[in-house]
Amino acid sequence: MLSLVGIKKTFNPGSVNERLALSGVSLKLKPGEVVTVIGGNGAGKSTLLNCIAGVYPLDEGQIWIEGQQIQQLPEYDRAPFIGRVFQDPLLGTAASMTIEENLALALKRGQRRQLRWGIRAKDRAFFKEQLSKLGLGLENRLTTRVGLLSGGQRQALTLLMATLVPPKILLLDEHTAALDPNTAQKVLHLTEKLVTQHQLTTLMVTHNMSDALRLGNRTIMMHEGRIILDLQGEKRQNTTIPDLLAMFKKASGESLVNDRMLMVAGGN
Ligand SMILES: Nc1ncnc2c1ncn2[C@@H]1O[C@H](COP(=O)(O)OP(=O)(O)OP(=O)(O)O)[C@@H](O)[C@H]1O
Repeated sequence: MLSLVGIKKTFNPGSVNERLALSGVSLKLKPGEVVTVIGGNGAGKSTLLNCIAGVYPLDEGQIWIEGQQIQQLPEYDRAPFIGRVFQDPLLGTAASMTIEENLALALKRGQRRQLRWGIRAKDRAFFKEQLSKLGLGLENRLTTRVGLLSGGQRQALTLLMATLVPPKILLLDEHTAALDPNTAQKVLHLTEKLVTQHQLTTLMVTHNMSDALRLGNRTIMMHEGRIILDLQGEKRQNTTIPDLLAMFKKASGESLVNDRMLMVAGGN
């Protein structure tokens, strides 16, 4: 399904701001595989997702999706088969547009923009049905501007938009990190529901170690632009958070440091 071969990325090469972000990442995901991604600050997690989505060109390596090599495609040409949800609830939706207008845009993902587009009654009925599954009452607010929604409601809507036309790959980049714990759990629950319903091949970056082990069927750990641990199957099932921290230390020679992870340890 998704295959990454020797991906390398350095920002600002040759300058004082040179940053090695990915130093040869290879990874193969089977169809429907849900992989959680953890690692310390600056490990390269977001860059990995950004490179798959086409935000940054690669220095070296290949990206394959369903047998098609895509690393040469610009971001907009990858959009038809990649769904994304970011940490910031403001990024995935257009605040000045209504809920139904946002969903109509999501429904046209990957199609060439037309000068005129309207929302058909059939589409509206489909949006209502999909929104009602979120359990947030948004199905009765189709003409509400998205800017009036809470962060959690916006993130739920973004998830729905990212999966409305099921993508070949779903990329989630700490998509619950900016939400309060209660709302974060609701959005995570919704994520599981949508991923299972559409059997989506998913890469999910999280700072929450317990979510990383609980969700999906595989966990990879990154450090200094490399994958240093790849846990799946029975071994993953028997792994606890202290085990994970010990594995990280053994593989990297360092303790795992991530600002947001410390927040979780502090009881948030
Ligand atoms: N657009 C950019 N320009 C320059 N350097 C960048 C850029 N994006 C990321 N970097 C650098 O690349 C490295 C990897 O960053 P990245 O954001 O991928 O890490 P991360 O694992 O997502 O970290 P965090 O958990 O702190 O968000 C870091 O050294 C970072 O400073």
